[in-house]
Amino acid sequence: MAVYTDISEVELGALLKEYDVGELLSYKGIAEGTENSNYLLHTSRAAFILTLYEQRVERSDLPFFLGLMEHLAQHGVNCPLPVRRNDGAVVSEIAGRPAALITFLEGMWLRKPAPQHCREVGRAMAGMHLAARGFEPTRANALTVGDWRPLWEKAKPRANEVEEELEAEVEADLADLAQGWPADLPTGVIHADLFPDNVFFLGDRVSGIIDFYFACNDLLAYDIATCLNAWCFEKDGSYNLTKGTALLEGYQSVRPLDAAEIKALPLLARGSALRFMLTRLYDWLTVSDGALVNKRDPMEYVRRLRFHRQISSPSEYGIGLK
Ligand SMILES: Nc1ncnc2c1ncn2[C@@H]1O[C@H](COP(=O)(O)OP(=O)(O)O)[C@@H](O)[C@H]1O
Ligand SMILES: N[C@@H](CCOP(=O)(O)O)C(=O)O
Repeated sequence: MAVYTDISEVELGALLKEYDVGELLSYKGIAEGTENSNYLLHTSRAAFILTLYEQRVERSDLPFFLGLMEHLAQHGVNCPLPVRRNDGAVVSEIAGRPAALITFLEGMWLRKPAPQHCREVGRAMAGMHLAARGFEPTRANALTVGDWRPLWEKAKPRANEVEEELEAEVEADLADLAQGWPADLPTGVIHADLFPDNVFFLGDRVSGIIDFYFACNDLLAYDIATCLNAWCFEKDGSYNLTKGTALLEGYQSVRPLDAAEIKALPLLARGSALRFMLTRLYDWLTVSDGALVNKRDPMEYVRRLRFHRQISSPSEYGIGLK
């Protein structure tokens, strides 16, 4: 569930007086999501999402995330537009939490994406990368190569409870990635969590991208690597080359990759798999059931790591070297 903080009708009514959005007709908590509390609101004007930021989003990062959404929405990306208050601010406070009202996007996320959806998401991601050029604020990635070791040290003592020999496996990954991580690839603003649950579709078309709360400045190709992991593996852990090819073709139809980016893909995919494995492992081992985070299975990403370790060429992901 993802309603961690309850709000009353009285509190919400008072909050909405700070906005020019009409009268509150109804509201309900949304069960989906991981980190924040989300409410769906209907007013006499439209539908909105009210997000209450819980422990894992730094208040100081909100101007970056909300400013980015505003910039992208104004540059042709289908993403929520933060609604400004009557005093011009975008961040409010309710029930002791920072909060923002954002526009509601139509569409549904896909439980079983097919190759044509992977192509679409590749295209949408490249469009987002291009649209974010010109967004001036910056935010460093708080979960990149140098941050993995400290996270691992916290999870390591109990890692073998999840999988025998995991400790040794991850130590080898960390060493390889620290040594080989590319520094000179094209950078820009990336979404950094573009999983299927963050992309809405209407029919076969992307209707919206949500959840920009990991967005940051980093290697553009790292975002692609994250998508390959999140969209192109099957439930049994196998890589679907047709989906990977479609995703990479879709991306390149909007923003062609340069040779160095293509060459780096296997390492970036391995790094991205390690990043999600580590956050999942940490939560798996430390977060008690019923606490304020939805836990996800780290083993799904241990299996992806094993796949990436044995890759010898980017063509195995569905893209040829230039
Ligand atoms: N702008 C939006 N339009 C429609 N639904 C949304 C919007 N933002 C969030 N949601 C709904 O809320 C859920 C959780 O949102 P999300 O941002 O992914 O939360 P979290 O950051 O906690 O993972 C989504 O799966 C979706 O159902
Ligand atoms: N996508 C991450 C967890 C973050 O979840 P989200 O609901 O904020 O997208 C993972 O799968 O580990």
